Amino acid sequence: MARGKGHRRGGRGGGGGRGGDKGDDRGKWETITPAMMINEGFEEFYKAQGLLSSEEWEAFMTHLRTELPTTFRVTGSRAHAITINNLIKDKYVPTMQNVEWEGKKYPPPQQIPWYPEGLAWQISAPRRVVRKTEPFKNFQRFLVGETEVGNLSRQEAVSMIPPLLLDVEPHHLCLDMCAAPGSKTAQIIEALNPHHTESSGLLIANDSDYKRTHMLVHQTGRMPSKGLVVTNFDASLFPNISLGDENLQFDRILADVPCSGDGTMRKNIEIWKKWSAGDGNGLHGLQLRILQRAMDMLKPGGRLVYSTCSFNPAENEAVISAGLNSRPGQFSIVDVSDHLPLLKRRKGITSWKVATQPEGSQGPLVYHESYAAYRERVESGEERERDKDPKRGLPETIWAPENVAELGLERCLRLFPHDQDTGGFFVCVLQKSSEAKSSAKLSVSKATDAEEAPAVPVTAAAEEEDSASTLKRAASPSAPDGPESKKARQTPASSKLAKRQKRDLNFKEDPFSFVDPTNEEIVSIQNWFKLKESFPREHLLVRNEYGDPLRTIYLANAVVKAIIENNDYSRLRIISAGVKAFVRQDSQNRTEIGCKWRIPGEGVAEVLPHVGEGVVKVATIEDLRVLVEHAYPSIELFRKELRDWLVATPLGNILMRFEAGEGAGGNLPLPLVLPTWKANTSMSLLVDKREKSMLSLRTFGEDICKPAPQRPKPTAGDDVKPESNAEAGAEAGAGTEVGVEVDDGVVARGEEEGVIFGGEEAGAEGEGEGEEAAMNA
Ligand SMILES: C[S@@+](CC[C@H](N)C(=O)[O-])C[C@H]1O[C@@H](n2cnc3c(N)ncnc32)[C@H](O)[C@@H]1O
Repeated sequence: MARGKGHRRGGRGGGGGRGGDKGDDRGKWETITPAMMINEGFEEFYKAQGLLSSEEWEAFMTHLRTELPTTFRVTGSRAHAITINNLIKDKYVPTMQNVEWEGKKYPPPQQIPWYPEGLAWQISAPRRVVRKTEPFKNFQRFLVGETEVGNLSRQEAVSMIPPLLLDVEPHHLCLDMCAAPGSKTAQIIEALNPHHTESSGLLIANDSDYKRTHMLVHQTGRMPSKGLVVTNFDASLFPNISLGDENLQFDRILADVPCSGDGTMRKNIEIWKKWSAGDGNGLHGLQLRILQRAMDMLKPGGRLVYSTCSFNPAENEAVISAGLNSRPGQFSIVDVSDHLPLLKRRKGITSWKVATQPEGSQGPLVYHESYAAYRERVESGEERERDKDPKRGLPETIWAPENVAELGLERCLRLFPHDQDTGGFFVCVLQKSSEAKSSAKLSVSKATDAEEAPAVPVTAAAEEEDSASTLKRAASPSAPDGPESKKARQTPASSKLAKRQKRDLNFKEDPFSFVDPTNEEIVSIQNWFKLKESFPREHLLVRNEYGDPLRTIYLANAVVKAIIENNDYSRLRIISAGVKAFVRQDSQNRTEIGCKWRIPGEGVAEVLPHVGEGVVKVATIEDLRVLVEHAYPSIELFRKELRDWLVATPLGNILMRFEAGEGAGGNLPLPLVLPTWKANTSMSLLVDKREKSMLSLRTFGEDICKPAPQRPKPTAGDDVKPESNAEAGAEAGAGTEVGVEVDDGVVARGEEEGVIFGGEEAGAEGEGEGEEAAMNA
């Protein structure tokens, strides 16, 4: 476990960089010398495995010693992704046709041929060329901006494969066992909800590293879903989840396990220095336990994808063999040779060598023909002393089993760097027989219990609203002493279960409870947005025990609701659930506000289908231009028709729909729905600064956003105070950086019948200021 979690290689264990993670060494490429990319043990070990012919060996090593091309994916709902993709194809690629640097020509970015719909790209020009040449530099600015707002995701090409082979359908119940930082999680969410319409499916994104679960929350905020739950568990001990009468079983599970990461040497240069044969051996046990746990939680007929970015058979075929043999007759390896036909892949192997380096990573490799031969050496003192304890030495499952030829290992996928200029990867798709016995009927008391799990580091206190909620409750209109709260207090989701399930007292996140739909705050939301009968008002969730809508209200789908109601949140170590649907925007004192709640950008797609007639104000591209150009545009600046309407409209959150078309020097390829805030004399976009700039670039071809006017410091007696971290308006989010580990500064995008939704939640900086200014304006 220890190595799996905090593995220091910069590979796939923990904080290291790969597959869209940001901790890679590529920025340092210019300072890397050939001498830094030598590891004799590595070469000897992999030559001995016979993975490649001697003719290919040089090409393999040369690629490993060459900077990895930058690759990225266009994310989000399909129609929106296609719009962004066309922008890359039609606007940027033509400008990069003949780029030359130091006498050498470099090709423009190219679509990765095997990726569906051409939505993934590769930039082969090295980073220094990108930095130094104007056309690439310009494109790089676009990439950085669109990545920040969540329209693009930098991800290693081979890392995009596992979710594609998982074959997710919108109704599936899915588990991503080792999910952080979340690049594959985002792909699964997209597959669950390709058009951002109703999704009944579920994705539990789990990681054992507490801090990294917060990265996950941030990443997934860019692709919000009411069917998403983030948990913090050792995947090998992932608990059974009760749905009341039966335990949850998954249709799809991704086990993208912690590994030695030697397939990422092209970007994690450190691995060259530290690689040892022991790395893979040391991870085999944890990888196998994670796989076995996945096997047991999968529905009969379900599909499971196991992946690593390691070449090492100890982490790959050996784990698969041991998993299959531990559940005889229940699983088979799926032949996916007809999927992604343009992807060059090699077959899995059926014989491999097991080696140790008893004298450390620089010492000679020792090969062991069999487990028995290895144990003999251990007993004679020639291996590590600690291996004498069979529990600490190598497990027998690292060696190929006797029935290796019958397991279908050749149906595994091995990806090599020299085949299509990528990193190295291993993928195996497993299918559970529909005749396999189901374990869904297990009772909760028999479930793998939280107490059995090894301690998971809990380093940060709860971040969400309730650190402040105890104080606020006293002033809240639905404080626990009111009749409403009493009712809620009697039935919080967690206390109903307290008797049956033990709480994990080490878990410091806030509890969940569902809000009584007759709560006056919910009624006010319902009235303002004219929510239709179809709106699932029973699925509104808050992060306190009392069902009090204090600052943020989340929306969950039916299966997420069932999970929360039937399991103690601390036992499942739930970090987040559902999507932010409403955020309190007001000061208690502002009586003229029509509704104190607004829909944050990430909630727009989920709430929009349920808002009543007249709630969405149809506007034009001219109106959009005014909103983009000015931070708090005066109502006077808008067209007469809109101006008159605004004057007659109370203060509050207004959803604006801008129709597709050309005008005002811009072009909107798809209709766009954005949240705005109507103040006394102005109306502003509730969109992060960065997102606004990117929207401006996309729509008007340039950044027309003017800086916000300096606001005088509030003086005593001002009636508007920022209420919370999560609430802010146009200015909030300034300075948000790619990949910052905050649950803020995220953007939501969606599409329903070709509509794009956009908007922005507050950023980490300047919180509350924009809102306050907007409200005062
Ligand atoms: C290879 S990375 C996952 C990358 C991720 N799937 C993605 O595509 O962005 C492995 C992850 O496993 C996590 N991890 C390590 N040991 C684990 C365990 N026992 N249970 C669950 N997660 C674990 C690490 O914190 C790390 O985030």
